[in-house]
Amino acid sequence: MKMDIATVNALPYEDFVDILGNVVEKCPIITAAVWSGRPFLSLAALEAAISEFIDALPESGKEGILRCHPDLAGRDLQSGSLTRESREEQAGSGMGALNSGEASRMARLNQEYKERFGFPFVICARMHDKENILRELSARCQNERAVERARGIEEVKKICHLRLQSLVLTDNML
Ligand SMILES: NC(=O)N[C@H]1NC(=O)NC1=O
Repeated sequence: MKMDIATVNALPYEDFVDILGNVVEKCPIITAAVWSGRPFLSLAALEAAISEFIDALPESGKEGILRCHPDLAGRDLQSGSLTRESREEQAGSGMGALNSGEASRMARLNQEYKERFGFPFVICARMHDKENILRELSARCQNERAVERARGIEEVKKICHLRLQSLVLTDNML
């Protein structure tokens, strides 16, 4: 059941982090930090607080967020150790159903990307299908590091937007 923003605002930090701690993949510290900004007037205000926290990090912190993301169709998917959110997102975009050619292309390009940039390729899987993801991965391997750091963070925010929407009603209050 989705909560309204008043319910979110009333949560003690333990529950706030339990429920919303993975809106940025494996980065509950972000959720825990923005709890201080309650009460949020709307879901959009909560999302903005998360976004501002991320933007205020040094570049190393932004890269750290990217490094907390599992590869698409990578070893965590193979071993069944993805977070629930990531598993659903990857399944929805066909990452669990690649043919052998697509799987080896994905593995090779993910590796190339990581070697070039030192962080993984991140894209909002819910907004793409597998052909699209492979095309983007291949194209983005050609970018500069700073461009990719910023692109990856944009994608983190899109993923966060959709995860928040699945947990919190969008109505305003107060
Ligand atoms: N690497 C990467 O993009 N991972 C992710 N993307 C997404 O939508 N969910 C993820 O876990």
